[in-house]
Amino acid sequence: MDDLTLRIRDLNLRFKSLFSDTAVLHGISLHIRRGERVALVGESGSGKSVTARIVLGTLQELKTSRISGTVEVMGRDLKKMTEKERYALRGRDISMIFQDPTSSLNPVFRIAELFHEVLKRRDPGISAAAARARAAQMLAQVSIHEPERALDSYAFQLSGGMNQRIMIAMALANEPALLLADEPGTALDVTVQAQTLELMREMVERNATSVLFISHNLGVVREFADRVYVIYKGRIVEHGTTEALFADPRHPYTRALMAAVPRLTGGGIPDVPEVSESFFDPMITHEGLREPEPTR
Ligand SMILES: Nc1ncnc2c1ncn2[C@@H]1O[C@H](COP(=O)(O)OP(=O)(O)OP(=O)(O)O)[C@@H](O)[C@H]1O
Repeated sequence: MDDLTLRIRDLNLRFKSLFSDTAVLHGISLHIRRGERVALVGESGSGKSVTARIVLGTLQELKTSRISGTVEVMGRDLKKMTEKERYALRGRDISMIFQDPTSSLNPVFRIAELFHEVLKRRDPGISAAAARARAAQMLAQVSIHEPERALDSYAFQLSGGMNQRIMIAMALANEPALLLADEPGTALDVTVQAQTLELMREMVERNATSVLFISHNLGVVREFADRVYVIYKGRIVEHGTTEALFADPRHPYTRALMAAVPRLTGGGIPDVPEVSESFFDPMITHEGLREPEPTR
């Protein structure tokens, strides 16, 4: 099972404060092999982003979070790592792309300086000049034709589409094993979003990067992912290859989600109807796709 980039087993999450105790994830299990693009799809509030934040190792630092279960990144159990070790993993072996590129890029620094900080995560001694050269090379790969001009700019001086390309280039600059992509481009118009996804696909294929792709939009997922996990109220309700899932969606929630695929002409995301709690068990797994057994 060495080719597993990510394995999550029986992940549970609660947020507990003096006044409330809310269960958010209920026994999530999923895996991603090297070079696989795997989607976690579900509506707003289903628990996609918190799952990504646990993999990124940031939710562990929150005082109100209670996490149980196992998350292994390239065979390393996050729970057994120190906060410092998890920090080191982030930006070097795992990176993340967010929905809104412009607000995610720090406005106080020029793009070249942001790249320098990112590249230091893998090579702490890298000079500004070497970082700039690597950044220019990455920007050329995402089809930015005047990389030098972009490097001297601040994010707010550039378009949303341009910033999205920069964010992809930055997220992949250290050749991470795992990329977490949280609805990349949803803040942009649909044409730019489609270009962004195509670009991201080319980039991850080049280095056999594993991707956890988070989305509420099954239409986008169909274009991008090899496999899909459908999440509903913190539970995985169906799992299959993209092909199998689209050919034969079995869970009522998956069907409802398919019926609600946003139209390309805009008009927002239609509501997904509630499905009965009795549909939760058992999870539907399409043939031959059991979660891998623990090796130890
Ligand atoms: N820090 C927090 N404290 C308390 N509850 C939280 C916290 N962060 C998230 N939640 C709750 O956890 C649930 C899952 O949230 P999450 O952001 O993962 O949903 P999501 O599926 O990613 O939705 P979206 O598509 O809107 O981002 C929500 O009910 C949310 O309110």
